[in-house]
Amino acid sequence: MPPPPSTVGSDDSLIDPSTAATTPAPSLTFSPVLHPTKLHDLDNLTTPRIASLERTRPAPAFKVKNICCVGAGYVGGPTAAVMAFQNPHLNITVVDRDAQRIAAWQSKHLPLYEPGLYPILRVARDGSKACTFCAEHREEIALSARLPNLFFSTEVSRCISEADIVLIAINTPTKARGVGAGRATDMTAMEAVTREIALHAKDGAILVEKSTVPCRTADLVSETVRIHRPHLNFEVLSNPEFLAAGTAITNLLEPDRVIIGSSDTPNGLRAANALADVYAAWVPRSKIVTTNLWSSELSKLVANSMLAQRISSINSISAICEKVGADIDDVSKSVGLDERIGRKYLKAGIGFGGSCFKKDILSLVYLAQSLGLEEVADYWTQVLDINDWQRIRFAKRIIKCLNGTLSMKKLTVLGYAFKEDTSDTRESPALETIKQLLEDGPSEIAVYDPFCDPAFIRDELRRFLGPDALKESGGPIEVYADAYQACANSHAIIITTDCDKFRNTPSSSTTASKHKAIPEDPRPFTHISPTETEILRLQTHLSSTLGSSNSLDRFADEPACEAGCEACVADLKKVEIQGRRQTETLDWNRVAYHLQKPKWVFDGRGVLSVKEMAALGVRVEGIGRVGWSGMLP
Ligand SMILES: NC(=O)C1=CN([C@@H]2O[C@H](COP(=O)(O)OP(=O)(O)OC[C@H]3O[C@@H](n4cnc5c(N)ncnc54)[C@H](O)[C@@H]3O)[C@@H](O)[C@H]2O)C=CC1
Ligand SMILES: O=C(O)[C@H]1O[C@H](OP(=O)(O)OP(=O)(O)OC[C@H]2O[C@@H](n3ccc(=O)[nH]c3=O)[C@H](O)[C@@H]2O)[C@H](O)[C@@H](O)[C@@H]1O
Repeated sequence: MPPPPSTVGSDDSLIDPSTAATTPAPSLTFSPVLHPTKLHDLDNLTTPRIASLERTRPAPAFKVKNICCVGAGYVGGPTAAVMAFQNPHLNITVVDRDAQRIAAWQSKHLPLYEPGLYPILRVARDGSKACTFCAEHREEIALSARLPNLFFSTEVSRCISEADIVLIAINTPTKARGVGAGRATDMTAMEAVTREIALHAKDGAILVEKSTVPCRTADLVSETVRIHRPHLNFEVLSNPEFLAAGTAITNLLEPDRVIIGSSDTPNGLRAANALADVYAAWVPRSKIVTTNLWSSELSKLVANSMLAQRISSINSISAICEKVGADIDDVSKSVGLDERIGRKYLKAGIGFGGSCFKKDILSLVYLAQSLGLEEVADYWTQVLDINDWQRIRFAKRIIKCLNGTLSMKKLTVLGYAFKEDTSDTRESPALETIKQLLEDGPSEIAVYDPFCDPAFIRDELRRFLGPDALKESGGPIEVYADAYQACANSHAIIITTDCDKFRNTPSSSTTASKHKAIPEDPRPFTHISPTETEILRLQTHLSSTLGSSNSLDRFADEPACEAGCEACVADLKKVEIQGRRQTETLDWNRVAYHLQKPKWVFDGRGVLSVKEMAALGVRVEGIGRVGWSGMLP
């Protein structure tokens, strides 16, 4: 393949990279840092290639010993932990420039909450002790001890220089300024990491995009490396991540598919095989799918856009339900029972939040606009418009029910994270709802979330709404650690997350699949030596029945904290409250008793039975069904 033309010294090199367009410009020049599509690329673009690796010709093995994951965030940390857990023979180091985050990963106090992550991390990061357990009919299986093979470090360049595979899992937010602001992807972090890799990666290293990136970012990576180290041999792969917050570990352990995009050259396929081998330690080969680079990059944007599109579709129908007397849950169920449609992502609510749906749709919109495909851009923009409209419509309904004024009223927002089972608050629909309600001047907005630290919520509210937003500085917002205190004397409760704690109905089957039931005992095992996944399942099964997280007595010692560690003290408190928080559902009888009359609950996530609440004297106004507001003038 001829080397691509360099932009160094050309006019393009004068563009400030942080504000450079990150997707194709209308002139049909492609690539994030931007070169026209080259003729020799057309093969890659036009030849469809999608294959299970079972069917591709085996390429000579690529020896992988060390993996470096750049980015210790929601994707990098859990992904590296699962990879290391499933591949005890590999050393995986997660690096980040954020020293605080790395220190947290090295400690007992992880920087994020993700169900099922800790037992995996304990084995991979801390190593494990030899242990024995009963397989079947009293037959004992002995497990040998494991050495630690998951490490966390701030020495970014050193760890990159030792890696056979470098995973790039850094943040790729929407650009805030310059060309394409508000739509295009901000490639600043991606560019910085790529330069670091270009300067330090060893010859033959495989560079993997795990971050969600604009289509043709692999060109940026390849060209940056070539510019800095023209004689280096390397391959760039696209391997987008599909995990969802709150179910990350289940998604990683049992992915629907692993997509690996590579160039169609022997070296590209060889690199794809090497990465596939890492996944094959626990993912069936039939689920590991290879494509060309651009298909892989684009698939990620399309997957998120289509999931979000389903949510906007059902939310648009919820508005019709409210007018004609249909019930949105009945409609979702009836529609979703058609196997061609499927039941997931059809739960109506106050719209989607989270760090990715919006930014990835915006990135797709920008791509379409850059390609001159205005109709395509408009189509996907509508998904975002409906999402905003749904939230605004809900807030207006609250105000209408409360006689058109919030003045002198206390409102309670239950749920601050962007969804259930997570402490992730990025693009939280609750925050947007709070912003809108604030405009009507309530006396108090009480906020409670069972998964978020109140101090963290306070910090965020200060950051987004200004220093005077909180009660402590004269504002109307108060954050509570206790749900009952948050609800006491409230004029209206507003449910913003689909959290089990807030339910008086069974968990929905139309949202993302939840795996909360006690896992089945995996015994008898399929093979004489159980896999790490089977051992983990057994451990989780026994832990839920015996009540001890270390049910196989396998964990080695945790990293010790210094005496008086503030996080330990805070954690002790949290465990106490959290234990209660997660297991106990809200006693709605108790909540209702302390509400102001008329007692209102605005159920933005469809978690309450209207009938049961009516028996408690509470009016429930829910999305997608006729409520009290329908009867108001
Ligand atoms: N959060 C999620 O559930 C999912 C996210 N993604 C994608 O994965 C990517 C990462 O997302 P998150 O993990 O949520 O982001 P994050 O913000 O939690 O983590 C990114 C990390 O990268 C680090 N970083 C940035 N620049 C760096 C540099 N130059 N050197 C070293 N470290 C650097 C940051 O300090 C941060 O800790 C994004 O592209 C996102 O779209 C994909 C699937 C799921
Ligand atoms: O790229 C990403 O970051 C990830 O984005 C989403 O995952 P996530 O945003 O973590 O969470 P989801 O469970 O998809 O929920 C997103 C939002 O949609 C809302 N939602 C979800 C499902 C539904 O039926 N209705 C609904 O309103 C949730 O409440 C939440 O606010 C995708 O599900 C992941 O596959 C993807 O990897």
